[in-house]
Amino acid sequence: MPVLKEISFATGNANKLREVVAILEAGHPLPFKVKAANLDLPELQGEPEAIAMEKCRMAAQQVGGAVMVEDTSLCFNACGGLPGPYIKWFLAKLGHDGLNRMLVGFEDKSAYAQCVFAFTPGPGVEPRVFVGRTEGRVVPARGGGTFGWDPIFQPDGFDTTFAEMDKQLKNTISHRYRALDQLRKFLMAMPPPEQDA
Ligand SMILES: O=c1nc[nH]c2c1ncn2[C@H]1C[C@H](O)[C@@H](COP(=O)(O)OP(=O)(O)OP(=O)(O)O)O1
Ligand SMILES: [Mg+2]
Repeated sequence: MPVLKEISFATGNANKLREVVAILEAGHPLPFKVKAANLDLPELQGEPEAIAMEKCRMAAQQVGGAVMVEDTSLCFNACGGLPGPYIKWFLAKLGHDGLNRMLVGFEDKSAYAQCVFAFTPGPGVEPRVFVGRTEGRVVPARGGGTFGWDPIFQPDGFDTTFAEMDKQLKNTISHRYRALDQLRKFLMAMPPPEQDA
């Protein structure tokens, strides 16, 4: 089996890619070269870990090599974790204001952002998953609306939303950073790539 040299990060979301690159460049590199693969992967349903694994299998088939993918959820505690992995559609249909209105009938505005990375060294190999979470709460939108639900998520311990926060700071406390950190630890334990002759 060829030794792993490169991993494709398969996503259709430019903001995710930007954050992953920034996290890796901020001194948290993966032990392998990461290459972007802009794939339009289907929005699967089910439990977040299962979604990430299936997404990873499909991406590996398309890329024909080692891939990592991630799937992001925003989970409202008052709603039993929903919208969860369906946040993409809830955000598209309801917007920031509608997401806040979902919680009007509940005292509890707490929520968590969850990112599940899945990695496989190639098609046919069972993906491994790595979960990162950041706890916080849903607030009326504040800050530039550059990335998804960032303006309505305020992480615990901060008085700014993700959108108001310095990007570098978000990348040290985010669900994405925490999941990627788990993946890094796993990859670090894999054999290093062979030197080119
Ligand atoms: O840190 C984040 N801050 C704010 N919003 C975010 C974040 N991370 C994902 N999001 C949004 C994008 C999408 O509306 C939904 C996740 O859906 P999700 O399927 O994982 O993303 P996607 O379809 O845009 O890209 P991909 O091609 O990697 O599946 O939450
Ligand atoms: Mg998606």
